[in-house]
Amino acid sequence: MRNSVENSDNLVDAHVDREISNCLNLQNPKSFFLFAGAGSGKTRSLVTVLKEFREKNYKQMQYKGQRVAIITYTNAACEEIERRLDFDPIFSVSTIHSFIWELIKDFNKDIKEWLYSNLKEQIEELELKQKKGRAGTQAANNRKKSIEKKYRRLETLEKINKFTYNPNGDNLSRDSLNHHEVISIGSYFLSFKQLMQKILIKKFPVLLIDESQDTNKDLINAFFEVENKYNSLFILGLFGDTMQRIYSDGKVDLGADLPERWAKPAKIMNHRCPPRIIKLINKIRSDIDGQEQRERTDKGDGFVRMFIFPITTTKKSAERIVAKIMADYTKDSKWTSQDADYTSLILEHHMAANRLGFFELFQPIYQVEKLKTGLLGGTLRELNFFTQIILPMVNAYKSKDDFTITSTVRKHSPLIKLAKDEKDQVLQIKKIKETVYEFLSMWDKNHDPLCLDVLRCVANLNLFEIPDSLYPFSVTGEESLGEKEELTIDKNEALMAWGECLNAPFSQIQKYDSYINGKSSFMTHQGVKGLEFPRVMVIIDDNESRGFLFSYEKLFGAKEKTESDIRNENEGKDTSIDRTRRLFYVTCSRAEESLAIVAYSSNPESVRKQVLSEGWFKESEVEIIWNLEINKESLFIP
Ligand SMILES: Nc1ncnc2c1ncn2[C@@H]1O[C@H](COP(=O)(O)OP(=O)(O)OP(=O)(O)O)[C@@H](O)[C@H]1O
Repeated sequence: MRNSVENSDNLVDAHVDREISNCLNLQNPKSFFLFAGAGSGKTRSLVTVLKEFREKNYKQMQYKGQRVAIITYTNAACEEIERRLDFDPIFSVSTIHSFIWELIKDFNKDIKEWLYSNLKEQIEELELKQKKGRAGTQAANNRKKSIEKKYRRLETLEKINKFTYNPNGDNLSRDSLNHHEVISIGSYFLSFKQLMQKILIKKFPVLLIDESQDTNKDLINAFFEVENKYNSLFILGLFGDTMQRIYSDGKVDLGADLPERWAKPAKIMNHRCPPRIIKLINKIRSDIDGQEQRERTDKGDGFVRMFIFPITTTKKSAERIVAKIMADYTKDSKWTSQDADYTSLILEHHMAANRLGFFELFQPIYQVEKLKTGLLGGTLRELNFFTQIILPMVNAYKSKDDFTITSTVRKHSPLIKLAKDEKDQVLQIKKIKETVYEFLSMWDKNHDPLCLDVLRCVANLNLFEIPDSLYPFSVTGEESLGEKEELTIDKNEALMAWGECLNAPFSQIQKYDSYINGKSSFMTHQGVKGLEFPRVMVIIDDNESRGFLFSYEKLFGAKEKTESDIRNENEGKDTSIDRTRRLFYVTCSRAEESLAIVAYSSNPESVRKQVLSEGWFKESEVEIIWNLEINKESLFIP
């Protein structure tokens, strides 16, 4: 009997899926807003109700050539939802940037008009500031450069007939739009162009947005406007959690003034986390909206521990010690065995680069704003030259996989093409093979050449085409100086960064590749939303994070609030402490079994006092580790 009561308790939110399914009725459409805490099954509901919708409406949608649009935050989340919806083409699953680009991309004339007036407006604003501001300052110089750049863009606009855009890249060409522009243009078209509104609702009578708390506010407002106008033909469904708003352009208080006609189902259960972790995240949330989640009846208690270190601690060793303590505490060897399986959440990508050992390769490029997206998305041609051509060959060479070497050369090498035109092809192929193995011998005897040497060797042997930006480094002597000078005259920061990055050892290419393809055990606090892992180590280190948007030291009471924090607080505005608290909620709520928080602080004692007084942890769960050596000995850690 008890079991059935318990099991039925786990179904306490089942009514929500039914409520949403009722909304997804093309004859009687109703928009809805499902906001609920972490792990409450929002994404699961999204998939469940869509499967039911497909059963009922497949024929009608197919007949009219219509699709359901689902927008979510990352490419990884898109793939997961697509997979769970059986890759059915009736569903169009995309990130917000791809979705908007698909909608606007054929409206070149309108895009050009928008850019004209937007650029002119920006120039006017900057010129006004320039007049008012002091001359000769850094800000004035920057404004001057920015004005010149915008004028240049205005001039080139005339010649562009077709705009381009890559949602996953850096969009550096003249005719390309940047990420911000795509969203702004989309919001504007949807708000003011009736044709765009009609195209949207005709193509997609249902639009569902996951993680909508972080969707750009102008765009959300535009969708609200369309919904308001066409609510008898169009369903807008929002899934999200205000406590998980971690990007600054999301709409604050999303859902506060929804029309009466919207459905607003609520969920109270957390299906992901065990009771101890739910208790922690309920506490973290209590000051914000007091929403409390209930636990499933069939979960073990779960584990939470916090470890505080002085900032001077050697981090790699500290984290190894923590993993060992967690393994003992939880009796779970996956925290520390050979095939350890826990996920470390770091604040900034370079923290992963540091820990995983690809810092020299990564850091110079990460500094260049226009290369950042490509670096993190794995779309930079220069790095792909190494990751997609050289690295597979080197790995194949090490594992004596001749087939992969041959097929890579066949696919990418200009030598093959040249050989085809030669009379004695057999001889030519033999020569190519010798060249390839001469190149690969760079890795003999466990040698780890610099990327620069690899590049030069490829160029010398004419083995593969060298990406344009790397060309000046691929040649030596006078030729390279001439080329470099030409390109660096206007302080080409990208080129300088490539020069620095090429000085990294080639082994860093493999490490970088694993990280950006999600094959390492490191993820960022922000990149982890929507995901879950059995064992989670949240690493907190404001010093290494460099950003000013978040401050764990303030959240944990190790640093005083600034005047502007206090002013914002008094005015009811979002402060860095609020933002950090939400980020902390997101990271802690990813854990399915056990959670370790590792904080490096300038004031460990204050942190301990604060987290205890907040009631987040019990005394026995918080530990300050002042000296790694003592712990190393007691834990037999080398
Ligand atoms: N009704 C349910 N019964 C059993 N398991 C569930 C149920 N709903 C969700 N889950 C499981 O709980 C976990 C969290 O679900 P999901 O990712 O959909 O939550 P979410 O609300 O989108 O989370 P978050 O906002 O934290 O990203 C998943 O492993 C999911 O399979």
